[in-house]
Amino acid sequence: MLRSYSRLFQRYPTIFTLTRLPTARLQTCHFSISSTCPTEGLRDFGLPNATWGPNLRNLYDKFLDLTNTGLWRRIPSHNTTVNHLEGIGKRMFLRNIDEDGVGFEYCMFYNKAESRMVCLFQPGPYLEGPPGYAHGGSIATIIDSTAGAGAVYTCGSVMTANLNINYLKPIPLGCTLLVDSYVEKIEGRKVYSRCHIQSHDALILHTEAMALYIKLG
Ligand SMILES: CCCCCCCCCCCCCCCC(=O)SCCNC(=O)CCNC(=O)[C@H](O)C(C)(C)COP(=O)(O)OP(=O)(O)OC[C@H]1O[C@@H](n2cnc3c(N)ncnc32)[C@H](O)[C@@H]1OP(=O)(O)O
Repeated sequence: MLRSYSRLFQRYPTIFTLTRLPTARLQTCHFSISSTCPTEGLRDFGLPNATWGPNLRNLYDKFLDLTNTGLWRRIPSHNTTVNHLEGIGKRMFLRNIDEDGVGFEYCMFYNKAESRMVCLFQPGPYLEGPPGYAHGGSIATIIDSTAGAGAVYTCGSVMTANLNINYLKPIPLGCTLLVDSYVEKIEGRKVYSRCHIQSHDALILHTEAMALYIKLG
């Protein structure tokens, strides 16, 4: 075990560096929107695939229609960022399983006027926590990623400082969910976002959350 950590350390020394990174070092494409990010040629995972159920497909079509109003835009989703294109095999956490449909199956849409990011999410079988239901950590991940992306699209580079979640009703694997977030207020560098997860038909409120992001730079 020790030997494998040592090999990992040689390969990825920064993972094991516990000292605090200077803020400037964090201002990378990971958490910012930049037209200089070379995403050409990368697969867009936010597009429908054969594992999408009818409810996810219907919600997707509904939001895609909304993009025609000019108020909403679809957010492309890749499994890597510009910083990850250096050939050492890093992956975006939510896109780290090659098989479609078994992990985080999702796409996002952003409404600038409302500082609102929604994520259409179908949790796959590899996200299991309690038998048949999504693990709470996977729910936290999709919340942070949705509200975090909303904060980034609204304010630029941010990092998550605090995330509070109320898990109200368990989330069955394979269902379709609407993860809905918006930036509630901005105070200096502090960006407060709210997020909730509801069933695709809005009948069940599964989760409520509040997140604090800190603007970098
Ligand atoms: C084509 C390319 C695509 C691009 C793609 C775009 C999409 C991209 C989507 C990304 C979506 C990412 C979603 C995942 C996002 C993570 O997973 S981030 C990873 C998890 N978070 C971390 O690791 C953060 C660790 N913490 C830190 O690095 C530092 O504590 C922070 C958060 C940067 C803040 O440090 P700092 O800059 O030194 O700020 P500091 O002066 O301490 O605090 C600033 C203010 O915030 C307050 N504050 C700080 N922390 C806290 C706290 N925990 N609670 C309350 N108040 C706090 C302070 O009191 C202070 O308040 P004021 O005095 O101004 O009133």
